[in-house]
Amino acid sequence: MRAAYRVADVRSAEAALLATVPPGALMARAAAGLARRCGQLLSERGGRYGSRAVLLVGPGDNGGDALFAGAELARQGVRVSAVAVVPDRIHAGGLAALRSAGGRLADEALSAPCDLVVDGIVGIGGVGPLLGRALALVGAVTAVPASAGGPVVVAVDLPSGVSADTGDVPGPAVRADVTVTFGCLKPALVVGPAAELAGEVELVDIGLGPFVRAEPAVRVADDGDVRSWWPVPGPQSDKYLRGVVALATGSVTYPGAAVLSVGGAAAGPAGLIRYAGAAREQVLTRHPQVIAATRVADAGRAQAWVCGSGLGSGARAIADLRAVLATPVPVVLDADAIAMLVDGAMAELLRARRAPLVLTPHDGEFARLAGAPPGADRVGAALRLAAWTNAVVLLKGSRTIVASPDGQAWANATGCAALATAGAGDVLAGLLGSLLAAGLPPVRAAVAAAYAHGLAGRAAARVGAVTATDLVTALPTVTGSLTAPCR
Ligand SMILES: NC(=O)C1=CN([C@@H]2O[C@H](COP(=O)(O)OP(=O)(O)OC[C@H]3O[C@@H](n4cnc5c(N)ncnc54)[C@H](O)[C@@H]3O)[C@@H](O)[C@H]2O)[C@@H](O)CC1
Repeated sequence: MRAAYRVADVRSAEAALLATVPPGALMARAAAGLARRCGQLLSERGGRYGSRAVLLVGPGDNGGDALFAGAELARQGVRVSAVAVVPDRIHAGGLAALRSAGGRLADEALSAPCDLVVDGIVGIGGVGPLLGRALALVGAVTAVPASAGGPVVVAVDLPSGVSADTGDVPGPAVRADVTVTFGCLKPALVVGPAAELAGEVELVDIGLGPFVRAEPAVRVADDGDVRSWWPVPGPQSDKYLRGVVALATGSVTYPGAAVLSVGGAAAGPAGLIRYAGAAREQVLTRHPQVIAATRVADAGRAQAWVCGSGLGSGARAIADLRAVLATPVPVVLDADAIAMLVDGAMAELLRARRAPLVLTPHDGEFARLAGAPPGADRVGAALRLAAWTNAVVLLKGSRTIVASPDGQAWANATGCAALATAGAGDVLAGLLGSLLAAGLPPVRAAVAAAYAHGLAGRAAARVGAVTATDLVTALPTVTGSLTAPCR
């Protein structure tokens, strides 16, 4: 598990650490890590000696990091020039170090071709959209991407122009190929549109770890976490002990949603799948192992329910949703089931529920339920909805967020653009239901489902254009690999 911390918590930890080390030691550690990575990138692009680097140097310590790293690169034979965002406010020690190593202060950014741009405009001290010369410099950096022969762009701590705590990008911002961050991750490196601008993130250890006392703002699961959580059948398992998942999904209008959600469930760990709905025939044709009924009341017992994908909102859908909510087992509400919560008619049933509830909205469904779109702070918005509904909220997006009523937030790192395809959410809901039925607690089930679903998207995208059916095809290999013993 990786953890990202809010700026205020990073600052407190840094203050505590600073009291234990000589002045300048932290910046020296940060700059050494930054110079190491920049040097590697230059070596990969043809060598350090004689290559050209431009430092964009803001008025704070972020600029100081860039200058000290630039000094180290200059000592290795790189021709380094620095451009100050505010010429009369530049880190004096950093500038002296750069000059004594042979680097120079320049007036113009990128007046000649260069191999490396180091973005030290702002780091965790950035507030709001970039202003003044900082804004003009960002335009110059983003003109030619590294993939098109432009310089490789390395952001110091964070890409300039992003909101560190929320991952929002309120205006023009640097698009980095690599971000070298110090001490710990910040939310902007793992959530929201900012995470897409960070490129590859390298975390440099500056000794901060033991001084971070706060709870993480956002957690990110890795392969090891998901493997360790994924339910694995034992020698005593039978189909019931492995868990029974039931789905009330699809309709006469949208039978495909039923087929896809059952496909998602079939890739999960549950031992038996029940289906209740109007797409019974279609489900049985594609998934003959399913025990199918037409109504929830006739479906039989389950350890978890999935309700809503393609269900519609007529009288039959309302009755089925009521029946699902009345069960004493964990429930996933997706798509139309979320829409049916909006008018408050289900409020009584929701209040009476004791078993876990997981909501899986996309932004539109979130807006209808919460009264406003998630906005700039997606983690905060998901946490508020989770607290208000007393449900785990899985807010879909390129970095899907899972938020719990007790204030825990996770961001999924495996997502990809290929998942933005019709029916992908139905597959996810089915898989999530299967994990719940197998006994995984709801936060872990939601995090693990998003993780596997993202990997399936990536696997399918390697073959070609991705449909939700391709996700169903790709999932068993992914979930199989997650149940294999760790190497
Ligand atoms: N505090 C520490 O112990 C360490 C800090 N380090 C570095 O220090 C950085 C934080 O330094 P600072 O607190 O000095 O802050 P920054 O250097 O991130 O930025 C602060 C400066 O940027 C300007 N600024 C803020 N928002 C702006 C905007 N929207 N447009 C234009 N200018 C803007 C402000 O006027 C201020 O002078 C970290 O991100 C990291 O790079 C590292 O050296 C490691 C140790």
